[in-house]
Amino acid sequence: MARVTKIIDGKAVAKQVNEATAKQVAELVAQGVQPGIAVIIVGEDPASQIYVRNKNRKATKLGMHSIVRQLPATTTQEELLAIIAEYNADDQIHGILVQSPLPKQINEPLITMAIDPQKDVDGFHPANVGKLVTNFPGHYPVANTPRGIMTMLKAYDVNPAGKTAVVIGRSTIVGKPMAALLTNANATVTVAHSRTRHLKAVAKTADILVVATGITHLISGEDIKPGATVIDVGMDRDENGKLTGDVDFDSAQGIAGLITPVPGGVGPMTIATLMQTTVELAKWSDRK
Ligand SMILES: Nc1nc2c(c(=O)[nH]1)N[C@@H](CN(C=O)c1ccc(C(=O)N[C@@H](CCC(=O)O)C(=O)O)cc1)CN2
Repeated sequence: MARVTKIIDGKAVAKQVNEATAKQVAELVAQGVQPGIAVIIVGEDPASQIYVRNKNRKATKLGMHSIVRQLPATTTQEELLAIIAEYNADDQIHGILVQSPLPKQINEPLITMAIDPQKDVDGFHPANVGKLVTNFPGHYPVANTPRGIMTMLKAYDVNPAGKTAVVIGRSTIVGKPMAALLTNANATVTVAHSRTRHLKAVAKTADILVVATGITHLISGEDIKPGATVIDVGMDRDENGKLTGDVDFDSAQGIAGLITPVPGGVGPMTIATLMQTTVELAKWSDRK
């Protein structure tokens, strides 16, 4: 009998996360603390403009203080550093995010390093990445896309413990923190990338397969282990300009056990988790 592939509804899980966040915001506001987020965007990249607008709308809707700082594409490293210093010192701001990608004249790692680790709502600062990788006890922010994926796995009763996980992609935003989170959750994790030999055979060993490469339909049904959970982080455009993923969703049907769609899978979770992290930073802040 053919397997029925269940679709992971990222929008529905994001809605639950947002409802919980709204309650926490209300509680904090009643205590005199309004969680605040500052999003800095450099340049006019159309996709980034949409993501930043959506972050601002969501933060405002959930009752947070939200600032968007739009800067010209010609902004210098020094100008951007000065703006980050401003928000580092602003007690109304608990989370600072610099939208990626940045123009070429900006040194992205230096910008990440300039954000106060306690306000690093993206979880990209080496101090926070180090804590994640060492599974350090206590509170610290973790990159929102992989953290959102862990929330989705839990919502669908997928426990990584003892499972074989393959993460394709080794970016700071997704691949590396994803591998750390899965390792911390006791999965056996392989990180594959563009130089991995026999990539598709490696993918087929996965009980949990996370694909974050930006290569349209890199993975198809024949590369998926029957019954596997497939998480598609891709946000690609097909030949007709339609949004699609790194996984060929149609050919995965009847093979994967669970799969995230694009759109409506990982994407909505990224923003919901960002809001969740902002509230946590406000709670943990010693400068309430
Ligand atoms: N500083 C950061 N920059 C970037 C991050 C990040 O986490 N921190 N992630 C991505 C972009 N991103 C958020 O910033 C993001 C991308 C996509 C979505 C989303 O909801 N996608 C929808 C589809 C949207 C569409 O139709 O185009 C979906 O998948 O359903 C949210 C956030 C890079 N930069």
